[in-house]
Amino acid sequence: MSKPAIRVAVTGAAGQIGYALLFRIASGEMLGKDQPVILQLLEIPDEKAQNALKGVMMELDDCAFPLLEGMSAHSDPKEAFKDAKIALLVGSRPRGPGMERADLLQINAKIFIEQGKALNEVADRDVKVLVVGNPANTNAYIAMKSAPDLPAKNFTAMLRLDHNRALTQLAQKSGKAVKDIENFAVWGNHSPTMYPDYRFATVNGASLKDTINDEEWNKNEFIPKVGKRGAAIIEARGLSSAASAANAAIDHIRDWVLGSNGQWVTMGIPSDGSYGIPEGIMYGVPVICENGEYKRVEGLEIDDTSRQYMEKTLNELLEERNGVADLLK
Ligand SMILES: NC(=O)C1=CN([C@@H]2O[C@H](COP(=O)(O)OP(=O)(O)OC[C@H]3O[C@@H](n4cnc5c(N)ncnc54)[C@H](O)[C@@H]3O)[C@@H](O)[C@H]2O)C=CC1
Ligand SMILES: O=C([O-])CC(=O)C(=O)O
Repeated sequence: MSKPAIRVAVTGAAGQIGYALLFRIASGEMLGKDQPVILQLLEIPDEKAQNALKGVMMELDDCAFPLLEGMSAHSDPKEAFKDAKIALLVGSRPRGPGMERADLLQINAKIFIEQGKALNEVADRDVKVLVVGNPANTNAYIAMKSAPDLPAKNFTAMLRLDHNRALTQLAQKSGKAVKDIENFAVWGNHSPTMYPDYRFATVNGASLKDTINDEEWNKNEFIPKVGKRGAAIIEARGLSSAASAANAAIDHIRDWVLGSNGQWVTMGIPSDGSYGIPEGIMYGVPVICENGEYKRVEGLEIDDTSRQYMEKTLNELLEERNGVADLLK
């Protein structure tokens, strides 16, 4: 007998990440090849966006995905999020010319307050929420704060793209395979201040740090390169990362739902106060996923240099939180 379908809500569904994401969800790459899905797609109430969304849905129809049991288009988050068990919040306002980060925060805060409230009202009580739209950590924090009846742990921000970007850099530098690298994570904000940390990583059981043995490279090449990778893609492509972002979203939810097989992965999750990160701040940390839950990797030693990196990215998150505090009162 086939499993009951899971309702998956996706916002910004007609955007470029949406276009790289929906087909993979419908083909079973996110929730499993035996798991039927119903897609509930949200776009802004604008004729062009709604028409584009219709076109994407026509293409989804044309794939005849056996696992796609239904789909619907919406402009009201309360309809799109109804009974959703998974919510991928991708849609947000990108930064325009001359726009300051603070302006972007304010505009997106309004979107994520409304969407948090809608999730609070109509989503499944166990909904797993992943915020992709930037600034992802603070948007996730805002949505979480706007949904007081849902468990805070259900809200997460995407740092998996940073994690995956870093893994490839590490594999290339060490001459090893991506699949053999374990116990790596990225700390903090999805922004250039993030701290990719391979002090604990192993490759085929040996220390990756010892294998690479190049602290100058770590400090002057690796950390800045991972932090600025999004900008480098924009520079090269003229558009921001879409396929790799969609891939990271699939990885994030798949591991959360189906487990990470004992492996560390990075998720932005509300802090419980460990590692000196104030409670509630949405901060990238290493987690292991099992039985549909993520568990923070505890007890890692933080040396002075790492502490400095972790404080820097934390301070940025605190500033972002302060920038939207008035709107959350
Ligand atoms: N966390 C991460 O690692 C990454 C995050 N991003 C972010 O993801 C977001 C989406 O990127 P793209 O798909 O490339 O952008 P896009 O501009 O191609 O698509 C965004 C879509 O969201 C829609 N949208 C805007 N406000 C909405 C709302 N309130 N409700 C529903 N839909 C809404 C727009 O109409 C548009 O179709 C951006 O904020 C981008 O910065 C991108 C790459 C990586
Ligand atoms: O940098 C951007 O605007 C898009 C993004 O978040 C990334 O590629 O990491």
